[in-house]
Amino acid sequence: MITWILKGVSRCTPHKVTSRLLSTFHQPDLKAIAKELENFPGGSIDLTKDNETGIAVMVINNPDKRNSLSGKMMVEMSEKVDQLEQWAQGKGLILMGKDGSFCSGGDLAFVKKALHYGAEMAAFQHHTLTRLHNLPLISVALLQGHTLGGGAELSTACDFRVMSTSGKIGFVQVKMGITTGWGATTRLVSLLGRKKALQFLSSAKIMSAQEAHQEGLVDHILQNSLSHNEELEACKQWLGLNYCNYDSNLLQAVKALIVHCDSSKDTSKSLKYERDVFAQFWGGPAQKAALAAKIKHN
Ligand SMILES: CC[C@H](C(=O)O)C(=O)SCCNC(=O)CCNC(=O)[C@H](O)C(C)(C)COP(=O)(O)OP(=O)(O)OC[C@H]1O[C@@H](n2cnc3c(N)ncnc32)[C@H](O)[C@@H]1OP(=O)(O)O
Repeated sequence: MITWILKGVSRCTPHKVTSRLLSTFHQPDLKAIAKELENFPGGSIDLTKDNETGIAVMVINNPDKRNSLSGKMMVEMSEKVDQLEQWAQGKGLILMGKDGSFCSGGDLAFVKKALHYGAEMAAFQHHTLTRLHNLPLISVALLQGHTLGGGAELSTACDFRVMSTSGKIGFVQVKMGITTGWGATTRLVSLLGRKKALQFLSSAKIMSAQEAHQEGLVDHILQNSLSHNEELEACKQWLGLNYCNYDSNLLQAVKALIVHCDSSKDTSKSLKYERDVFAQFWGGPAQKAALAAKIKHN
């Protein structure tokens, strides 16, 4: 399938690809994009912060649609990241989905109505997820149930991934006729290297928790037969014990260390290129055919 994508690109003359690529290199007007995205309703992003433990929980809340992201939810996620950037007592963040599923990517009802809006949506998501990734706290994605497409991309914006034994994760974008739109190619190469990134992205393989852990994508598998809430508590314990177990008077020093670890690698150029490649495929014939096929990534 990845060959198809490459052929698709090579079919356009270099000039056409370059000029179209450059056309989306402009600085996006994020406020205007947010206004447009808010026209696509559904679901919510809910944030609770515990000043005692310094651990916040951000919930992707659209369970009837396997926590897929609507335009409105993309804006709410950005607003919650704003709040976390200002949270002085923050030590850690758990990103999870409602009712035992993480996230099944973009809300397909939104996707079908936003085929003209790929470059702008990608620019908005890159901005949010880069800020989430660079928060001065340790973030963990709690992967329960399905983590697919954009959902898998969200998980790579966190420092670590903790998965329930029955969870499944897959970067299924190429099966949908597109490349990654929320920055995962850049982050996977940085996280696991080019070979693993290419393997996950070109195969669109749906990995079990064991496989994802073996590949180094998942950092910890929760014990079996826990309820959804018990898995959240176990994840809080894992995060607290391993990364938030220090006195608050050390908080500023730890935050400075985290920020330095994040800034040591400038990924802005790669993200710009990723956004513009994505814009070449978004709304194209392959994506339209995949959407019409109503593919289930079980
Ligand atoms: C830039 C990111 C990129 C993009 O936005 O294009 C992507 O994220 S590409 C990937 C897009 N996501 C998908 O293609 C997922 C499609 N859904 C599935 O594969 C399955 O629903 C699955 C595996 C997530 C869950 O399967 P299961 O059998 O457990 O449940 P159902 O299929 O019955 O789903 C329950 C209910 O949820 C609706 N649903 C699931 N995923 C989405 C979604 N992404 N957008 C909108 N709605 C979704 C599904 O339609 C069912 O609703 P119902 O009203 O009962 O039909």
